[in-house]
Amino acid sequence: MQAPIIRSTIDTCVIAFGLRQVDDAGGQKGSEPPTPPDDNINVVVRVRPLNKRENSLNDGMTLEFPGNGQILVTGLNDVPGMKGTKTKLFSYNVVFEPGATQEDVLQYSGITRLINMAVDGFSSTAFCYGQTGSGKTHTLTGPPHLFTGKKVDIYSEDHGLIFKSFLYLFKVLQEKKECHFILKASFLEIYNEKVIDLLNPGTARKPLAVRWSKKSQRFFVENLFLVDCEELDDLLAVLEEGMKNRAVGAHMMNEHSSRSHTILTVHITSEQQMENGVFITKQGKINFVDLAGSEMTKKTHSEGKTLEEANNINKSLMVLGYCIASLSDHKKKNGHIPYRDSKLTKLLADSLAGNGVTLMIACVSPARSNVTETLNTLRYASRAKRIRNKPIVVMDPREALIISLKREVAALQNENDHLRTALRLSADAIANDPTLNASRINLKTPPNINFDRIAEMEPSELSDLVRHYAQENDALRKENTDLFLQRDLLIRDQELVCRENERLLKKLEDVNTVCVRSPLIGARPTLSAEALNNSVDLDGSNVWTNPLNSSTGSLQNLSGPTNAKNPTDRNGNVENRSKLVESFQKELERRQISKRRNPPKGNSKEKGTLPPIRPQIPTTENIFGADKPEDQQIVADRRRSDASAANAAGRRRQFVLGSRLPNSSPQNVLPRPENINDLFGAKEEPPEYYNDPFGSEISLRDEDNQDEIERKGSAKKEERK
Ligand SMILES: Nc1ncnc2c1ncn2[C@@H]1O[C@H](COP(=O)(O)OP(=O)(O)OP(=O)(O)O)[C@@H](O)[C@H]1O
Repeated sequence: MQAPIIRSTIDTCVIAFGLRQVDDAGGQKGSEPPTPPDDNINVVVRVRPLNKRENSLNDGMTLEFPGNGQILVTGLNDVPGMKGTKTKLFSYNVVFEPGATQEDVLQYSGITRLINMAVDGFSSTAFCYGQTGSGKTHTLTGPPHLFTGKKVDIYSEDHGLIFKSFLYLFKVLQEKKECHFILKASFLEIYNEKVIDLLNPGTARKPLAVRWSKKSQRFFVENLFLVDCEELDDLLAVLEEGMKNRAVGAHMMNEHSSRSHTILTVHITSEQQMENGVFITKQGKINFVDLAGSEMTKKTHSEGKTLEEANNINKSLMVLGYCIASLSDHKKKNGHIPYRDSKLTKLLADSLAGNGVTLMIACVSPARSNVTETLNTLRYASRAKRIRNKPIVVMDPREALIISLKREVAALQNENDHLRTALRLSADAIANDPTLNASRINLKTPPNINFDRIAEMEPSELSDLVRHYAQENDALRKENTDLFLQRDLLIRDQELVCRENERLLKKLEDVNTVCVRSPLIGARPTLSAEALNNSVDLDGSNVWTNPLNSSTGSLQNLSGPTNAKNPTDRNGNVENRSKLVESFQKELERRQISKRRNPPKGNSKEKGTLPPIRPQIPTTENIFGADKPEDQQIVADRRRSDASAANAAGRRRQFVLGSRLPNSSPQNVLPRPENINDLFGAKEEPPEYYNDPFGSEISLRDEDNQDEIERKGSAKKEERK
């Protein structure tokens, strides 16, 4: 059942990379295509095949491989704390199944990316983690027999990741012809919490001190041998020498068990000449870490020296576990991480949560008898996957400063040139401009730097150099500010000119309008005049129409055809308005009378309510509210008095309430009643009086109509009687 799933995984690999043929026979080689690089720790899992002992004991497989970087742990019933859980699924970047070769691991684990990054100046780390006998050393360096003989067989397919990475590294270096590389390597082991130099162990295996470097902000091993490696052979010699010197022991689970953690580091210094002649030096490195395996001392039957080793191994791995757990927890990440609790975590601190890129290869046994340890390793790996690093290129701080200053100078120069072009200032103009020259007075080009000499330069010489660049920077910044100021001034001037332009245009328009109106000058339409014409409401659509009477509601209907272009009327409807107001006043008059006759009943609030504008369809008599003879008398009197009042006022005011009431029903067409003056159509002069809603007459202007008032007064008195 399993084989087809695994084969399909291999197919995916082959299609994606086209690197190898499908292995129909074995089938168990599968791996997933590498995921695109990100800042997380890249975690892959390698499952070794069942070994001879496990096969002889008929120890079955506890792992299944559903594909897509997933791994399924079965048979969990025997695991403490997992009762009731049958299976557990984990997913990683890549899962190497038991059939995967050493070459597969090189190709698909992402180690090649780490090497490329190390060449580019990053700090990278690949470490193997897992229980004892799970295949960590095999993955990193290959089977033990490779280094036990007199001569290492360099053509062996079994070589591990370190050997294959060296080959790949030299290939990359050869391709980068524009750079000059210096390689140095160190190899150490941490045995029983002591750091031993595997390239110079000495007969006494004297331990080295681990110290904190303020400069590089990381731990380092004091007096560690750094071997120059000009050739690939030199690197291979380092690996061989270290493998021979490392502490190895035998126990029940592994005949060649590593009793220490080992760290092989290749330091890569690259020098590259840039276009502007500046040399850039980057310092990258790659660490290969082979951790000793965690072991249950009961299972390994450890005692004496092996037991002490096992305890130390387990202790340092436990601290590593704490660090990984804290780093993967977002809440704890910024808190205390116990790096200092073991030599191993001190030296791995930078790889786990620093500025490097890290690859974790979790090695597991597929045997059912190891299910607890396998589960623990997979859990660790899952946690490590959540850790995020911030990779940075390591450079000499002095060079970095000079380079950044140079870059800033170049950027400022560019910006200034651009500004000058934008301002259209010629070189002559700049030379003649005292303000610009003043800002350039301090501009002195710093002397050329010989980067080869930087290491030998005196501190005073270096500080002079930095000062020069800083000065140039300051001067350029000042010039930059001046240019910006000038640009702002020009923009402001331009704005003023624009505004003046607009003002003049408007003036021209006004003149044009006047010209159009003048009878002496032929009419010439202007844009604004057209706009004005368009705004004239010829069809009365701007006039509010009472919807109750919409059939007769247009102003046009009320007043008949009007000449909208009448020069005395801006809106072309004075006549309309006078008629409108007249009808409005008639309506008010009618209500006044009817109200007097039938005063509103009910509470005061009701009294204050205006009667509806739309009247009842009136008869000739009740238009005036005078259907009784006595009322008709009153109306007749009122008519007379109104007429004489209008005459007495000399028709100075057009609208006097009560004059000329029509015999037909009023047109309920009203202008939009925005204010009282608009309502009466006389903005300049208010009407003389109007009837307030409560029936009292209020005089507004009557100094020249005293008689009229008196007459009204007496008429009122009569009315009351
Ligand atoms: N993928 C593999 N293919 C074939 N053999 C393997 C594989 N992985 C491990 N082995 C074999 O299993 C044995 C134990 O492997 P190895 O020594 O690498 O384990 P280890 O995890 O390094 O153990 P320790 O922590 O005790 O050092 C070795 O003989 C090794 O050759």
